[in-house]
Amino acid sequence: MENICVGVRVRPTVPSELSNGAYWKVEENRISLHKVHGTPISGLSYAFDHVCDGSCTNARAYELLTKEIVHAAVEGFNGTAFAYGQTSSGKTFTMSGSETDPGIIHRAVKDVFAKIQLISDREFLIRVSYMEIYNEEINDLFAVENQKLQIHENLERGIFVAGLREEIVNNTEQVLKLIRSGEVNRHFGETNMNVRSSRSHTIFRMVIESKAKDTNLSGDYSSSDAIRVSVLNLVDLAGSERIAKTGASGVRLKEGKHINKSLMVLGNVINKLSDCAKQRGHIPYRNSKLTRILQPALGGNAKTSIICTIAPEEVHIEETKGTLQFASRAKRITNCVQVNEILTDAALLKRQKLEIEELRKKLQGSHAEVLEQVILTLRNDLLKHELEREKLQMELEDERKSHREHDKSIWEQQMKIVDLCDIVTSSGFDTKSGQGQDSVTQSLKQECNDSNSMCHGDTFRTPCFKASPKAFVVKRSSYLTLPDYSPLPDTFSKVVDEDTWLRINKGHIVDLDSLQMTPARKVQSFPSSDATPACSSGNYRQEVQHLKRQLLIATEERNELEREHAEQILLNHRLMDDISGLQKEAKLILEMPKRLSESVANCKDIYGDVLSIMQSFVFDEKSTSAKLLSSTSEIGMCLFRTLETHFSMGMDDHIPFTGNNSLIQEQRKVLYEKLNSTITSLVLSQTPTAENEQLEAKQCSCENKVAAWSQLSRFHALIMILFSIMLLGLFYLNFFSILIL
Ligand SMILES: Nc1ncnc2c1ncn2[C@@H]1O[C@H](COP(=O)(O)OP(=O)(O)OP(=O)(O)O)[C@@H](O)[C@H]1O
Repeated sequence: MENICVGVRVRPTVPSELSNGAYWKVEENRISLHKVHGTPISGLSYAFDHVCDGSCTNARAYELLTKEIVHAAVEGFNGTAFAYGQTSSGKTFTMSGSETDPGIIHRAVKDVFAKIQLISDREFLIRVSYMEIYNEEINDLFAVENQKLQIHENLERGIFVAGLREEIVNNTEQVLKLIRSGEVNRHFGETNMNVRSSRSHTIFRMVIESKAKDTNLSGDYSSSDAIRVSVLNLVDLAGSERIAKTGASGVRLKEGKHINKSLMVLGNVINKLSDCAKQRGHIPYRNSKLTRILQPALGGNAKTSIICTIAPEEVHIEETKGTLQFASRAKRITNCVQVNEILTDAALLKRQKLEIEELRKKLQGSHAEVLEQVILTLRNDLLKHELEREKLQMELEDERKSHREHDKSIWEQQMKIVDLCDIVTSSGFDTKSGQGQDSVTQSLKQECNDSNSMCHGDTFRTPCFKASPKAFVVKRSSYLTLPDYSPLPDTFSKVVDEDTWLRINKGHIVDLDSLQMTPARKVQSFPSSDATPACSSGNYRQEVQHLKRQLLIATEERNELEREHAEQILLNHRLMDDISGLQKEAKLILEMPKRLSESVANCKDIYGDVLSIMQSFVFDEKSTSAKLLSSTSEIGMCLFRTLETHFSMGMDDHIPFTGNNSLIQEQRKVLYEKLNSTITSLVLSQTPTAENEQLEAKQCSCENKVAAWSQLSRFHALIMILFSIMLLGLFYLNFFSILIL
């Protein structure tokens, strides 16, 4: 952002207008109203970028207020310099100057060409135009016929006056000549205040185009490929006037109204622009042609300089105050300035190529990113599944552990039952054999002593069964019914069921089936009341029943646990399958880039083969070559389409990749078949056709005929020679015979 440059230029005082009241005092960049005695009047002191007193020349005014903008315009920045002030304050004098002291326009033109001469690495094209806004109508000062021109705006040119003549110029003299011719068409009029008062606003415009002289050989885009276009506006405004002072009437009055109105709009625009951005609101550029044309210079993309001219006379104090207030407000306006570059077609092409390249890189990068993302996701999934599997394995282990504990407790229960049965049986025999309860108790005690029981303090401790391969098995395990076994032979003291047998023998199995074939005897019921003491036998039986019930429950629990165990194993297997599937997919994904590059290489090979075939056939026959060429390019296109499809499917679908591979294989197969058929057709086209054979036969027959004719002609020649010899012989014979005669 850049502030508008605002300067004040005080016209020399007209001698007849000297006053004794107040005067404007200029000190450096400040102007203030003072009383005659030199006392400053408070509130009427203004500071600007530059303040020029009456002694200031146009040369100095140009140096201070316009030169910088002109130089910037040559470098590609838009620039506008305009003179603003009341009528007869010296605007036209500042802009156009006099013979002895040329004005800003003259100096700017001269400076532009001088500056261009110094820039050796760029070539310039300068166009000039000159227009006036008279009674709110735009007229072309270079072409009188161009009147009432319209203002247009587009993206390419910005705001412009349609139909305005633009002259291409090469030097200062040419421009000054054109300006002089334009001045002739300008509207001036005499008023009470100015004998040659401008009745219109004039805008002299220079369009400066430049381009770097060096061509860029590297092929890369650079700013040197662009064309810079800048517009320099040098504006001489008509002065605001008070009708009472100017004494305008008729045409002058009308002109004065238009002038004042457009200057008022300019003042409004400046006021709005000088407000802070929040309060600014709508800027009424379109309310006058002047503000519309100067729009870029006012808060837009241009370096702007406003030269406010003032008449120092006391009679014009109010107008001067108004001008200075206008200048103060304009001082607050900021413009956004930048070099105007237009790209040529070549530069545009280069820039677009670079952009495409960048986009392509980004796209490839994104593809790789997508692939990486997929792989990462799959790896995460895999990890998650493995963690889950480990968790399940741990749970399974716990289950197994509890299962083993249950098994153990069941086994203990079984042991207890067996032990009890044993004791009961023993007690029955003991009763029969005359031993009483004491013997049973003793036997139990003995068992307890022998046992390595885990149930401490329990009367019925689990007996410790040691592995005894000689033990007698009488019944397969069945806990639901009463043991059905043969009476024990005297030689065996222990009876166990099959399961207990297996456990105590650590899995060693004798031929149980053969043992089962031991002839069973009828079950002998044990006399309970008479043979055995009622109390002890009854208790034992109750205990046995109780234990059996417990055993039943434990068995059910065990079955339940076994089922759960089986389910867990099944689940585990499924999980293992899932994991192995995921691992396979991950492996495939990891192999994918390699496969893709292989596919590309294969396709390139095929394309190379096709090309070599084409080259081998290219010298044979033109038509054949053309056919092959078309087939080859078709195949090539198919191959690349396949590749494209492959890539797009690979990238869009992500998974399954295996499907895409098979698709490529199929497409490749089709292409191979197509290639084979093309080659076959080409080979066939080389083999002699029936037509060719006929032609060859005809050729042979012709050749035979020619040979026959040549033989015949040789025979005729021989006959002719013989005939000639005969005739000669006859002639000589006659000749000699005549001589003889
Ligand atoms: N700085 C100056 N030095 C000498 N003469 C000046 C200066 N400024 C203005 N004048 C003279 O004052 C008179 C009026 O000046 P000029 O025509 O430039 O005023 P203006 O502001 O353009 O008026 P208008 O708005 O009516 O066109 C002219 O005769 C001009 O020569």
